[in-house]
Amino acid sequence: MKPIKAFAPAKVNLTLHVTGRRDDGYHMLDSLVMFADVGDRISVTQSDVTRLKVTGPMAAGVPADSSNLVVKAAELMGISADIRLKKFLPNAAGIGGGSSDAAATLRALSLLSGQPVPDNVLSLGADVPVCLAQGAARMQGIGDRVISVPGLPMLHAVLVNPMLPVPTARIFERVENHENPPMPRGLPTGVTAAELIQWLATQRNDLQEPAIAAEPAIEQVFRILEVTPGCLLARMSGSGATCFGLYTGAETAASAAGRLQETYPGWWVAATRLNSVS
Ligand SMILES: C[C@@](CO)(OP(=O)(O)O)[C@H](O)COP(=O)(O)OP(=O)(O)OC[C@H]1O[C@@H](n2ccc(N)nc2=O)[C@H](O)[C@@H]1O
Ligand SMILES: Nc1ncnc2c1ncn2[C@@H]1O[C@H](COP(=O)(O)OP(=O)(O)O)[C@@H](O)[C@H]1O
Repeated sequence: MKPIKAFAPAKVNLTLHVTGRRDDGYHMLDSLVMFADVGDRISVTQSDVTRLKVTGPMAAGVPADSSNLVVKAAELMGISADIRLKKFLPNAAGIGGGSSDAAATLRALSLLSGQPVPDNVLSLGADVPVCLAQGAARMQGIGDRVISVPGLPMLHAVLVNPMLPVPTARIFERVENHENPPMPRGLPTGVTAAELIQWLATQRNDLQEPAIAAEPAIEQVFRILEVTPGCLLARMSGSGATCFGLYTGAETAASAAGRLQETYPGWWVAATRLNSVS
């Protein structure tokens, strides 16, 4: 039988406002999310038992057992499958690699079986609902409320990770101020890329400060990125350590990525487009 293939793009939190904390410890968020054109690749084939093979340049450190979110996604759908996962995204990096893999697996298994994607995907992780949406979206609640944001321009970005895995829970634990303002009710749609970036500069990632306190190397990445020619805004994505730079165009982004990779060969660097639709 022919395998069903799916792409699992990197998720980028252009903003990430922490607006509260629930009694169970989970944080309330307000985040504008877009997806990159770099990501992991999944393929699934029907099988009597679930098997997983993880390959690719970023496979090191990714579990290949039942703790992998792609296996959990198959379990959630009650389907056994032979799953191949090719990792191109660094893991524990704030760009939702595992969540995006899970969402891609759910989509692929739905195509394979004809079964709909289940409603309760939040049990796989707070980032899975937004990764299922895949287009530009506003994510609220603990990640369970996803509102599609049409009309955003495509953005040229560079993603940089110093190959320092950062466990998400560790960063949320360090947040001192839980009651921060959300983004404005209306987001700027129908604007140019430069106008969107200007607006983004007035917003925040409330996890950036606690992440830098936990891993000071993140500040170094951020400072290096923000002074590259053509960079209009630099910020951390998710709980880190990946930082993104937004650029004036494809050429400045590609040139910054090339220079950074040359200067820091141990870092993961990717020039990419953030797309408003999948
Ligand atoms: C911070 C974000 C922003 O998009 O991204 P990443 O940095 O993981 O990419 C997400 O909210 C992460 O989503 P995800 O990585 O799926 O989180 P989960 O596995 O559900 O939770 C990991 C841990 O993070 C904390 N957590 C997560 C989400 C949330 N709204 N509040 C929290 O406090 C909890 O301590 C939880 O045990
Ligand atoms: N398919 C997967 N890819 C990467 N990590 C995974 C996967 N499934 C489970 N994990 C586990 O999830 C943790 C968080 O990984 P990831 O989703 O890449 O990071 P983040 O939540 O920071 O975006 C990893 O440390 C790893 O142990």
